[in-house]
Amino acid sequence: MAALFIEPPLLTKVTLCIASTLAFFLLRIIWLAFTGPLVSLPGPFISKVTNLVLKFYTLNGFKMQYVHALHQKYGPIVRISRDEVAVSDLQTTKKIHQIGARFRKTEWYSKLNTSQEHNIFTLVDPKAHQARRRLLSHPLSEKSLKELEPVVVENVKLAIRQIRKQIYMDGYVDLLRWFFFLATDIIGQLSFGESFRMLEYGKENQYSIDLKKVTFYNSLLVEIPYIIKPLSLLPLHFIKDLMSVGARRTCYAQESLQRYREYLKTNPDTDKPMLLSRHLKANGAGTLNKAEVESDTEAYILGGSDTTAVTLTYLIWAVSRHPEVQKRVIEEVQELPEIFNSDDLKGLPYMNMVIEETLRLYGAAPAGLPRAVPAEGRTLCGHFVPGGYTVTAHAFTLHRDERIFPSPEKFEPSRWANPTQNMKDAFMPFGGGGRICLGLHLARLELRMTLAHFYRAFPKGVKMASGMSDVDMEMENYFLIAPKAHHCLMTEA
Ligand code: HEM
Repeated sequence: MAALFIEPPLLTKVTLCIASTLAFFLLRIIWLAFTGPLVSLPGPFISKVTNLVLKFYTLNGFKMQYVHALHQKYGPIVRISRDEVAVSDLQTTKKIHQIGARFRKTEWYSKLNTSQEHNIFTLVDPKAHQARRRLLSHPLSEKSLKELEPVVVENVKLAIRQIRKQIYMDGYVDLLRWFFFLATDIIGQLSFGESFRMLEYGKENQYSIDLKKVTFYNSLLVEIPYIIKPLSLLPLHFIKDLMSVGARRTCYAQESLQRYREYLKTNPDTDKPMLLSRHLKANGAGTLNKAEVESDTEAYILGGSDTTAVTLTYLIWAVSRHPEVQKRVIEEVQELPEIFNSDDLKGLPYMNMVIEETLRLYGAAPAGLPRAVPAEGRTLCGHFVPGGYTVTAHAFTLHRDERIFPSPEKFEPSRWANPTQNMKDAFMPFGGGGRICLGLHLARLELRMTLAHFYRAFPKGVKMASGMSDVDMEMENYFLIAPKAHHCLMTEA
């Protein structure tokens, strides 16, 4: 009788094992695809079963374009992964980003923090954020900008001199590089009390080299920590660098702020324009502690460098591609008095329309701003989404809604001559509600000032240098956008 039980050969055992594993995964896919509260949402089948496809696009710098394509196929609400929903319709976006909306930032932001304390950007708790924002707002308000204006003007003038010199010497200039120097020197000076002096020396320092890596490195750390963290145990240069960038930046902030504190001891009445001077001078109730100051200066540098540099670069490039627009801007800025200030620039109608149109199509942060649906859930675009799920509205898609912006892909500054209410409501290059960009007035000042000085220095305008093409300016997207060639080579027209 014992002979009746025949031991299956090894090959059969392996086959059985593979078949049962496959059956398990198949059942899991079926289970995931047909159950759960988001099951009825429009979207590709793959979003129901895995987050991996979204991660793939995120890590390759195409998340924004992927989501945009999904909206075009599936409509204003799309399930883009197991637990994330994207919306593109104006009313829903307003609902999420208006003041007092209870859609708080998701834990995704907390994971970006590399300092001891959370900063204004990474704070998720609404009460803690509100309190911090109250402490930080004043020096960046439109009213206080007058005090910062000399720093902006001085740096803009230096940048334009260097750009002219470079064109004279080499025949072309990389605008992205110089605008990065410009924006980073300005925000460095306003945050640390001393400039990085990249404009002056014409080269980067370790801090700015690190700064350029931050958005990509953050994507890796946030999207695939389970791969990056174990790899950090291996002696791989790239991973070591990735893991140490945050610490190096914090160390730089600590040292710079310490130098400023020393300087304050001998110059207690200094009127250097500084964004956090109140908190550096007094360390007591109603001010930020040392770690918070360090962390917020880092947020300022990160928030105020690439964002402004990229927007400025796209601005000049887009204008150069439209000779009639370039001609009108040049005519307008040529009429400014010899010495002009920010108030004069606010009064230039066409230049300001050009800025709005650039922010619509090429604002530096048009990707989704993830928010958590409030605990009791919400009906979004006619679909109930339970509390805790992530919902993102992409300015990239909203700014290209043809019902709001006819011929949306066209760079058409004059559409802003008489904007409709929907255009104003849909325009969110600086985010919205209680989390709207804290530096937006400073950013606008930098954009106006640079544009005015730039076109006064180049009265014939500029054009793309040979070897440069529009393809180089296609957008890559790691939270912020950047030209995929990582340069923008221009020359005098
Ligand atoms: C054209 C330039 C800029 C663009 C397009 C831009 C865009 C944005 C956007 C879209 C947000 C919202 C992010 C979110 O909700 O997740 C934001 C937040 C922020 N930005 Fe900007 N920004 C620019 C310049 C600046 C500058 C110059 C500073 C310098 C201080 C700055 C500092 C900040 C800070 C601190 C926050 C966080 C605000 C908060 O959560 O309360 N930004 N920015």
